[in-house]
Amino acid sequence: MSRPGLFITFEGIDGAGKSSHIEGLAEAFRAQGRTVTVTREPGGTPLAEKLRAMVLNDPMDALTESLLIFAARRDHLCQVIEPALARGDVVLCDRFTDATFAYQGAGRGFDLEVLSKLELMVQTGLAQEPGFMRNPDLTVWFDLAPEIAAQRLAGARVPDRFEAQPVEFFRRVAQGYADRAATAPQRFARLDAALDRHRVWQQLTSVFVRRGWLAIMVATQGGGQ
Ligand SMILES: Nc1ncnc2c1ncn2[C@@H]1O[C@H](COP(=O)(O)OP(=O)(O)OP(=O)(O)O)[C@@H](O)[C@H]1O
Ligand SMILES: Cc1cn([C@H]2C[C@H](O)[C@@H](COP(=O)(O)O)O2)c(=O)[nH]c1=O
Repeated sequence: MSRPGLFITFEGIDGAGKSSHIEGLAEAFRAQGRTVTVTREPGGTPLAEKLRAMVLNDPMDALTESLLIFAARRDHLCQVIEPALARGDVVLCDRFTDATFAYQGAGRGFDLEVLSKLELMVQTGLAQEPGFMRNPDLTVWFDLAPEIAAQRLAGARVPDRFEAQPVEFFRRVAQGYADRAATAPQRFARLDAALDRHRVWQQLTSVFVRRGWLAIMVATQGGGQ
């Protein structure tokens, strides 16, 4: 019997620890017989990856940034996410629209009403029922103080346009995530991302076990700090 697709997104400020766990979670789902599509935003298709390179590297204003991100999202939804969900895959997506509200909205101060209109336009007209708006089934929010994230990222890689922002920008982004989570508390699962990797992994897997999406607590991931 085929199982319905699951759309799971991962959010948090830069350096919160999302990427450290997504592949482990994909393996846990595969071990239980699921087909998994691992993807990311901005990106996930050849066109969206080109837009990602622009957004992360080229100077632009907040409207241009938002339009490019939503254009990339539309292509990603049409080419990757919707087909994968229609096949019954588990889709694990590193960031989605909550990031736009947190970074462009709260971080850059861009108009939230405009973002809501773009969200509606880009995330409808994709699936069978008219008016259906694609949203994640679950959003895992890695909540971490910006000061700790900055310490973790210090010297780790060449910063892009976002990673180069000051800590005050990330305070606003973190607040943006908190505001967004408050509007959809059933969809969001908050993790305390300040804990060591093993404890973050335990919190993460228990979210999926509680929902009945993973059958057992899966063994350890990563090797601590
Ligand atoms: N629980 C943890 N404790 C300490 N360090 C961690 C923890 N989780 C991840 N790290 C380290 O912090 C850095 C950022 O982690 P990671 O790349 O997973 O974050 P991210 O949320 O995916 O960031 P970004 O969105 O900017 O790519 C990495 O160097 C990683 O090894
Ligand atoms: C989806 C999305 C992303 N961003 C920003 C957030 C990050 O700084 C980068 C992506 O880098 P990552 O290492 O892959 O996390 O893009 C954004 O500003 N708005 C968005 O909608």
